[in-house]
Amino acid sequence: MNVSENNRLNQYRQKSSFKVEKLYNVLFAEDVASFRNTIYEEIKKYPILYTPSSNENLDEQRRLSSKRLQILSRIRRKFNDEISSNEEYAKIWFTCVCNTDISSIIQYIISIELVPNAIKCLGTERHVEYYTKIINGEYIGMLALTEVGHGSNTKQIKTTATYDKDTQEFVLNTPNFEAAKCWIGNLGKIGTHAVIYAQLITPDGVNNGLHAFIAEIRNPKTHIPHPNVIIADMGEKIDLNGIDNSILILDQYRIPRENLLNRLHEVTVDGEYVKYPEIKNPFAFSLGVLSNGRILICSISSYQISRAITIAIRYAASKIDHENEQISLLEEQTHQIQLFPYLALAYVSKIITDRLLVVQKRFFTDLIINGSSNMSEELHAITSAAKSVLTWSVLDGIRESICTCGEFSNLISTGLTNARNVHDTNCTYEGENTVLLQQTTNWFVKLWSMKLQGKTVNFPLQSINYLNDASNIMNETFKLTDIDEFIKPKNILSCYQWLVCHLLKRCYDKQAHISKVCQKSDFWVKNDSQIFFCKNLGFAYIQTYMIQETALVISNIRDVQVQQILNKLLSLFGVWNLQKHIVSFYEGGYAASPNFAQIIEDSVLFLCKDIKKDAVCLVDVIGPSDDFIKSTIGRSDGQIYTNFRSFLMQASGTFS
Ligand SMILES: Cc1cc2nc3c(=O)[nH]c(=O)nc-3n(C[C@H](O)[C@H](O)[C@H](O)COP(=O)(O)OP(=O)(O)OC[C@H]3O[C@@H](n4cnc5c(N)ncnc54)[C@H](O)[C@@H]3O)c2cc1C
Repeated sequence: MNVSENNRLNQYRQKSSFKVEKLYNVLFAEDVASFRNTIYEEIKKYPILYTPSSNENLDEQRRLSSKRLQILSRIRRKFNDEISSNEEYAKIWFTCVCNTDISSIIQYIISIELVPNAIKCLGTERHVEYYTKIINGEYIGMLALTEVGHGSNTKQIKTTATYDKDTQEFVLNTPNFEAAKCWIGNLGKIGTHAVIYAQLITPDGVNNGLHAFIAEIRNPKTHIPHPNVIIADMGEKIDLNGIDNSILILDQYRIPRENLLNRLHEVTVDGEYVKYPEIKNPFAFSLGVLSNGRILICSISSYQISRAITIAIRYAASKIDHENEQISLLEEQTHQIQLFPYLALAYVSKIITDRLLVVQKRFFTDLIINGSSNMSEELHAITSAAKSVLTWSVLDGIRESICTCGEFSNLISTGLTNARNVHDTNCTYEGENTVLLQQTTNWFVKLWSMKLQGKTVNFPLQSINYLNDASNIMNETFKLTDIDEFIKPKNILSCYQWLVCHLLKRCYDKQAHISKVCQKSDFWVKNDSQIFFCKNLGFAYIQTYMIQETALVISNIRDVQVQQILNKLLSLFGVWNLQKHIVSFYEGGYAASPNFAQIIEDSVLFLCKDIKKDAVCLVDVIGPSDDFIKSTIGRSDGQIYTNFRSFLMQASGTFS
């Protein structure tokens, strides 16, 4: 049977307004292009890293995932000097890793990024051996914070670490099932060393609060759990089954005193608890552990939306409209509105997460070398909001991509439905989204109070410094009538800055009202001002930051065509999200006539239509290459039916 298809993707490619290689080099670190290519070639040597699993049982999925983790560790080790010494190399390394199997990426992040990071941030020279052996892949790391009954509410954690001065050991104990460590990645089958968070109790009976310890829970040679350590596998999940998430029960399990990660405090041999006064901001060190994970989740999410949107746009461009054989589904306005705002999200999120990866590395270096960093508060606000808003938006984008692919999206081989399943948990781990967003908005409300006292708001990453000009910003009203003018990023940014100032004042006033007039406690003040107030503010703040930072990156690009297309995507990202805040603009008096709503709608439609001719080339740049796309309908040749047919022909069981 001969199935021949027109290559509609090439027809679109010929109309593109920019050169694919130029945009690719802007986005994927031209400066380190040879390193990028080396890593890609290295990954390609191991098809097991990126070949999708099919129908394996749970045990086999776990085995494959741990094998992939070993290979990733080996490659990481091979390029350790470059990755450790240079932010750009580190960034491009992680970009390449994102193309491999998602379970092993998460296992990699836990063992080789988060755990060594926690040891470096919270530990001292006495923990260097653990750090080195985990980075080298000799030990496999785990992070054990969550308990069965205590997830976001970490203050309630009940695992105890009681110091026994007779033996100079900490006795780790799980007092009841609610206190069992839970969801711990790498624990079920492979993990050897866990950073365990527990309440530290000194011999005087005082509970000194939550502290981190490094504990060997399995023999690294035999992989048999040590006595008094009970591990219970949590079983099959909706996806990510390569990760062996498990429960950990510690039954009076003893570890040496030296295993307390003691950068910020110490327990002496005699059992005295000592805080180090020279550490001015211990919070910054805890943040150092958390922010890295959040940014890596943003980075994975950015990759997930790039992949989903690539599949959906190639499918839409390749498939003919049912009413007119001459045109593709991509010509449909409904398709454009479902897909192009998420294409814009893919680009903006790539630019912003790459930037945050670099900022995070600088923050970390500041912290380790200088013992403090002036970025900590602001970076916490940015990463908490970015992780929440980005992962939620990506979830929406994957869902829209699924919808536009019709019946095909039901098949695992198209790689979309499973993209949604694997992405779902990004909204939960490394900080549950709702709770994280609250942390950002709590900080803001304090800033407004600073402003009212006439203090200057001055933060190094400049994410909110425009608050100093809030009085003028809030007096602005909408006056533009011309779309070309309106969609310029600087004008969109003005709308957002007005929005943040307005929502912040509104939140502050609302909370003051609940507190003073309704006489409610702090809990209810916070609780009763979330919906329509704090939550909207969190979204507006991070969207503003994303636009501001992306505009800055674009302004430094020399190629005019690349600059133009990126500006269009940024404008679409901006106006599309503005639409969701429209009520606030009228409610706050920024807009008075229907013109504002109208110009937003017109701009969205105008930009979608304009971006259409470039959409295929845009996904050629941002999407994974054919080696890594893992989709029968998402390949760059646009031969959706031919590829589907050959998949069927090769799949085991097709004709059984
Ligand atoms: C696949 C997977 C892997 C994981 N890996 C690890 C790991 O390796 N190590 C580890 O320690 N943990 C891990 N976790 C646990 C993860 O970090 C927690 O699930 C997360 O912190 C949320 O905790 P929870 O599930 O108890 O939910 P909860 O915190 O109980 O939240 C449940 C719901 O209540 C809401 N809620 C809670 N508190 C508030 C509040 N104050 N205000 C408003 N709403 C609130 C939340 O928004 C959410 O909707 C993993 C989880 C998953 C799913």
